[in-house]
Amino acid sequence: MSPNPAPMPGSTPSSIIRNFCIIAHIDHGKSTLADRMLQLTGVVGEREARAQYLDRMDIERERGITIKSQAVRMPWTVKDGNEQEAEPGTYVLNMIDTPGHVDFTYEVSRSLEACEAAILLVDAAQGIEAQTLANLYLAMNADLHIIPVLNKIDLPSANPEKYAAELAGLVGCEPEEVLRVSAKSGVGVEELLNEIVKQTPAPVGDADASARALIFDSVYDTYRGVITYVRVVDGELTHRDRIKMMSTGATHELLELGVISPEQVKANKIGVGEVGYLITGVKDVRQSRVGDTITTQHSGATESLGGYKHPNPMVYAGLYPIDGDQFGDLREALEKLQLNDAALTYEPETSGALGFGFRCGFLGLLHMEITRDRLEREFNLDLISTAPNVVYEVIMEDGSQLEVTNPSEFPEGKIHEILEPVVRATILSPSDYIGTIMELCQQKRGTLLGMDYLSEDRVEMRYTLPMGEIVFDFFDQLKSRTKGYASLDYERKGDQAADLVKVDILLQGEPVDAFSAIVHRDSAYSYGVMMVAKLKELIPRQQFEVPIQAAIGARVIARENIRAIRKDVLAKCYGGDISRKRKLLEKQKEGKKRMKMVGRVEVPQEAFVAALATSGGGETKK
Ligand SMILES: Nc1nc2c(ncn2[C@@H]2O[C@H](COP(=O)(O)OP(=O)(O)OP(=O)(O)O)[C@@H](O)[C@H]2O)c(=O)[nH]1
Repeated sequence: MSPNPAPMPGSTPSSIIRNFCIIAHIDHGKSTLADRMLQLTGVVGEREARAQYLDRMDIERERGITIKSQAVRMPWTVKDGNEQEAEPGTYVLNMIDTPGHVDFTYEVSRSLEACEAAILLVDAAQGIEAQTLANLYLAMNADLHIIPVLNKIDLPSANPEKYAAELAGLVGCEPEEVLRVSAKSGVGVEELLNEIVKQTPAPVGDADASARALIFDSVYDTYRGVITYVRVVDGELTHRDRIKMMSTGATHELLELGVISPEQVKANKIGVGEVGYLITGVKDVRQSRVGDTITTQHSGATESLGGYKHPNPMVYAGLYPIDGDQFGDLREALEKLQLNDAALTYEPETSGALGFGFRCGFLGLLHMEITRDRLEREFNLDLISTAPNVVYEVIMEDGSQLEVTNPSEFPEGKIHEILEPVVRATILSPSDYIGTIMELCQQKRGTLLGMDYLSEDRVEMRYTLPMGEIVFDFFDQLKSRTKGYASLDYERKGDQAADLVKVDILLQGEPVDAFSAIVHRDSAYSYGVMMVAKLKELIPRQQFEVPIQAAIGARVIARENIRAIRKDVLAKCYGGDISRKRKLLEKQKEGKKRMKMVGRVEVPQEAFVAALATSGGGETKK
């Protein structure tokens, strides 16, 4: 515990405030380090230190990933040391936790804006990974001071000498300046806290100017409504102020404000450089958007802090309840999730094969998976999702333009050009796998932009790739080709024209909408052949022959036949006893309920589920 009283929110001079974040590749130990700091600063006692304090949602804890950022205020007293260290005294450290995954890049960039320094944390047994670089570039763009740190030095497999050199080369310092810690055992963490005080610039802002605060996170709480996390840049925010959201002009009363340490601590005001939370009673995070600037309604600022971006979904998929009766529940669940997720969009759609469901928009595949997981887990729903697709811009010959988020909207008429979204991908891998990675990227229509050796045996490869190819099974393939060693990061980089077609799958001449896909003309044939073969396996024989076809418009590109049978379930128990016969008939009736009719063809629901489960939409976990 610190010997000096901690400075009060609202009256903390900005000269003793240090705002920092920790950036790292997934699993390099960011949450563990954050927990250790909470403990060492006395914010969380030994006993209540439950693992990963900052990852609040259960699902985050289970998956071990950080989705929502949080900020914690920690007092830290620098004791009398030698002159190498910071000035003795008590400081206020605000640690802002950032989400680590590519889907949440925008949230990361907003959290970074709220800081003056970033701890670049690297696993001493693994070295720099793709997200280390991606986050470092974001931090450098935000003009943050970088503090390079190696973690997990307690591991027998740690190689701090090698990776300190790598890290020093990357950030431009001497290898000796790279701090070494074990977040797990706590070794080196006190020194790190002192270094944070010493190296992080104090926030600069105009205390007398109109208030301006940056929203870097907002979360929905069932009891209290939306809790908005802000960093005050100029002026101050006071309890009962009327505040204004600068992007929309909406005004709200400040019902409560304060700081987090580690739970909410109410305050009367928060001032320049401080980080805290606000409650206005709004019920939907979309009214308090990350990246927006807050000012006061009266004599408020006229210029916002800039950088506000509306979150646009990049990946779409249909979500359908397996049991049609759950449609209403699914709608309710989506409504609830949206309260806490400004980036999630949905609208109802119907599919001949899957019934009633919703077309949902996500920031990326991980965002999609997490949403689906939460729907199933927190709301007890059983869902099928269609293969994810990206957003295409279609320009018709008559000059009209249309945005396609669903294969079923793909136009029939004369198309002049189709634009597909492109990403700039960074892949880091041991150099042994260069060949196989290049082959994969080529298959996925990638263009190599450049390649650099980070050390003797590790390379960084930069590609542009169509985003539509990445949302299929790119990540899975990359992992399996490199035995899990490669890491990937990507960011949206404009659009390009592409020769894309819609492939329909037909059962007895009837298109099955859930299986239509927009693919590159070169992969249309293989997609068609794969789906047709798969459905042949999955759909039981009927009393008539069923052709399964894949077609581009009217042109059939693949075909299989399911041969006819006369299905007589009683044939097997000829002469058998009547109760057994009845049981079989009952079972058949039960089965029928789960059948969907496509034209005259009965398709068991399971066949759709199985076909969709493997027709793309690769896993995005680590
Ligand atoms: N041996 C050792 N293990 C560590 C250390 N720090 C973290 N770990 C372990 O590394 C794993 C990942 O740590 P986390 O703190 O969850 O990693 P993270 O970077 O927060 O991961 P995300 O939240 O997914 O970005 C956990 O199993 C930790 O116990 C350390 O200093 N030494």
